[in-house]
Amino acid sequence: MQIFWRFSKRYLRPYLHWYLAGFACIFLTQGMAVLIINTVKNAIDAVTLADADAQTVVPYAVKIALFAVSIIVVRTASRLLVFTPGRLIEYHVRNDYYQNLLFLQRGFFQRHESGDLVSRCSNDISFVRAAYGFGFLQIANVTITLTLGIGAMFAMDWRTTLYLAVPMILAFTIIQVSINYMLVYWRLANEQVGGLSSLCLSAYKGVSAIQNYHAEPAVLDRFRGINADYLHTQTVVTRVRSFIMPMVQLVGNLSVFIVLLIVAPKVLQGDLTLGELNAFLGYIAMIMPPLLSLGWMLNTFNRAVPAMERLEEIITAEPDLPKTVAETSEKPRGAVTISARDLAFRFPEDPKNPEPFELKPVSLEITPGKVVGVAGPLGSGKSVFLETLLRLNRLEPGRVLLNGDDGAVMELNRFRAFFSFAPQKPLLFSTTLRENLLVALTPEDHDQPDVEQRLRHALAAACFDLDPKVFPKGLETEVGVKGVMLSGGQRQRIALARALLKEADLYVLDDVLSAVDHETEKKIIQNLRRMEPKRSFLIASHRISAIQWADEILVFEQGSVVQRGNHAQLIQQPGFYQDIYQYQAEHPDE
Ligand SMILES: Nc1ncnc2c1ncn2[C@@H]1O[C@H](COP(=O)(O)OP(=O)(O)OP(=O)(O)O)[C@@H](O)[C@H]1O
Repeated sequence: MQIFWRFSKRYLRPYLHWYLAGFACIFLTQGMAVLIINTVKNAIDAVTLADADAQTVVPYAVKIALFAVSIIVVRTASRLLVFTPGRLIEYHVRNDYYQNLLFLQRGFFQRHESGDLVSRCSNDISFVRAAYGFGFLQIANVTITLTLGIGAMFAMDWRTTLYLAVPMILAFTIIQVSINYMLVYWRLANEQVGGLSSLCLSAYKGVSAIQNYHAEPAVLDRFRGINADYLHTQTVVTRVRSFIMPMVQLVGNLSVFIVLLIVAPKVLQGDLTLGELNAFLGYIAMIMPPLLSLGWMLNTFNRAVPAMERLEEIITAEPDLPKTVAETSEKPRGAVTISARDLAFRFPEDPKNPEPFELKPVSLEITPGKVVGVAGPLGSGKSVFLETLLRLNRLEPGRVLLNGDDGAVMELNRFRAFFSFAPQKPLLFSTTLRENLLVALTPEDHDQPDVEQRLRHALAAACFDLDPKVFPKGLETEVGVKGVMLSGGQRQRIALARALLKEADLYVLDDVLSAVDHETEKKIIQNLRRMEPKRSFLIASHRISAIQWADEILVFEQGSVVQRGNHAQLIQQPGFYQDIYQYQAEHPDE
């Protein structure tokens, strides 16, 4: 329950006055419902008197009509006043959830399935909204209605009211037991839906692998298995639900039966009036629905509590490093020297990976305009080195200095403003070419008159030809889901153009030319060298041609720098660089 208080303290507090006003309206609504029952009672008692005529009931009828119309107003107001903050809380929770996700480091996403993160943002948030909207409305409704209804019955005849407690407790018990039973199946159903979603997601991501290996029957079998289990679970839930409603109706009728059995003789004896008998029936009709909804209401909170725990885990997850919530990122200060001092990193150990990869200490000085190349065999740690320098992995204090300032303790936005990164596997958004490029610019830059020219320059530097025959819509061309409508080389060049578009002190390019042909690669390298003002680059590549122009080249093997120097020096030294250079010189087309 502590989670409920923490959540409420954070999100409900600003709306407390909405809820109080809403509860007041519920009080008025149920108060008027009691008054209507009371008026009907008085009307019946009045018409049973000897001097009654057709006019006797008119003032009562007018009174009832006035109450009925007023109830429309206050009931509507009560729902608006309680449901609206429920929606507003949902809005804030979703924003906080998404904002924190954007600041979390890679390790976090490796620990959480994407399907699970999506389900928290949709399913779990809707449970929280239900608790703060419907749940709170019901708490107030049940409490007020039961207090007023039972109180009024008690005032009329406390003994009969005590008899009525029997069916009421019976109704509540039936519902509670059924809900507890269903809760097990609801949880199971949630897990099964999660399993089905994960299978759908993996089929979506890996449909070509499934088709290549003719794995459809096996995948289909698994899906059908879980789907059949889900059907069974839902069938049980449906059966229990179908049983509850008639049972509850029976209990309602039992209450009427008890009233008639006990109150009718009292009417005959003159201890109670006919109006009072009718009022009893009215109060039963009034309190039965909220009483029966008590179980559902408790269930709303039962479902919201674990949902809150799952949401809180993300909302309060600390990034590996201090995060920033600055609205705009600071511009780099220009002429920045970026130094790595014994930069090292080790992936966290876990049972599946007891000996994780380790990047051994690397030191490097990148002065303005310097070009650094990174070479090494597959899996030697080139990307891990770049990503650690970029603080995508945990960065220890004092390991990356920006003009002497410690990058590890700097606000993340400010730190990231020094760098522009084109990763090995570029991600394109499922939108237009223009939107994909504009991501690299600040919102203020989007409205500058030279924005079009900047986009075209970046595309030209990356040798991306916006040929109207291929792209009749130019920059407005939709690239499809994650850029699927572009070739691998085109995707890489869009990602490169995007990286070049950003104003940064160091451009970090991780094997971004692997899918372009040699001629294009040569042109791109020439473009990079000619860029004005002169830029600093850190380029990892399997191709010597992409890094041989660098001022300094680091050669990695098994996480360590085993050779360093410029191209002329390295081709003289026996080792990986010389071998790969000779191989690529002999096989220029590979
Ligand atoms: N998220 C991760 N968790 C654990 N280990 C990882 C993770 N990412 C990479 N590694 C390990 O780090 C090693 C180095 O990977 P890295 O991507 O840096 O190699 P690389 O030199 O860039 O290779 P390539 O040339 O194939 O891109 C890999 O062999 C892998 O075992």
